[in-house]
Amino acid sequence: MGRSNKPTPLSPSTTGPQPSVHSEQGRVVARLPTGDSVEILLYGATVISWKSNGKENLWVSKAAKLDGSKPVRGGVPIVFPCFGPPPKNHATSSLPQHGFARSSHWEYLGSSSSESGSLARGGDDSIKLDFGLSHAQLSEDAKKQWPYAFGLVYSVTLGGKERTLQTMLRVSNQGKESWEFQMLLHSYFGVDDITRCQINGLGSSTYIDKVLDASQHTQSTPSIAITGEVDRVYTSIKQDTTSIVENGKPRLDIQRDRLVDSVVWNPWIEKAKGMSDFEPKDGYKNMVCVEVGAVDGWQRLEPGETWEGGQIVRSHL
Ligand SMILES: O=P(O)(O)OC[C@H]1O[C@@H](O)[C@H](O)[C@@H](O)[C@@H]1O
Repeated sequence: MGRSNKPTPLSPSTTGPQPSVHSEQGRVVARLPTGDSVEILLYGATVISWKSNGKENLWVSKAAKLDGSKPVRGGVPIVFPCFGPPPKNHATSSLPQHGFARSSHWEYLGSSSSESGSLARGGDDSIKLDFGLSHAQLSEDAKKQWPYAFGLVYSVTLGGKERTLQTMLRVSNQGKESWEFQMLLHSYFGVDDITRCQINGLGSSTYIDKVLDASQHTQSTPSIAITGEVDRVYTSIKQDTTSIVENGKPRLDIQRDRLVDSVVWNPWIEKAKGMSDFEPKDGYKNMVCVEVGAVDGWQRLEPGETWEGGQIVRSHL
């Protein structure tokens, strides 16, 4: 006997063109009726393109490896379960810099789209893509280096009305012992000219300056100009949004969701020269990394516990 309260299948909206999703050759591409799009590589679940209004918001090196042989130099690589070189005498100490998430093959779990109707009628079409990674999917090396039962679900939502990209990471402990992790969404944002940009929203925060022997400082000015190599880890930030402003106009607003740390990174001339996958060599002029995360100390998860954090980025392109 059929259930009388059986849910009816979601019917496609009759208001016009619908968001589309296309998945092939290790990539998933989603497109909204506005033309805005997002492209994710299953390798690392790395967002490698996010277009608003026909223009690219992210920076990807021309020499980036997209064949799974190396983490992608650009886009939004996921840093997990350790940030930077792991400390000695920690459970992550055998892992490579920034952990294994950015160099693992993730599974595409599917998509869901909003039901709020077309943009023309005031709705906000959006499409969410989910990706998963668990211990069983890791390489044999990574399994040995970090032998914990974990589950990651990474949700990438492309929003039409506000021209947003939301990227959220859910971490769960599926094992019988507790473990610790750090995470960071290592976004490389594209700009026309870094010398005309300011980074706002970090005023009064304390940061570790990796360029100055990891010394601690307080951000005394409300805006940061990038005029040389920058590698700073801002912690316990009070403002929830960091903005990239170019030529005095807002370009991107990066809103943290349940995260209070952010790294600001630009390798500038010498460091860019030293990276074989960084091209063109003067590409540092066209990018800045603003990376939201939980990297100050460690997040501990007990068996059965789940943690979530991420960002909503709004493009003004
Ligand atoms: O070259 P990788 O491993 O992708 O790291 C790039 C940069 O990532 C940043 O998050 C770090 O703060 C930098 O110190 C590091 O150089």
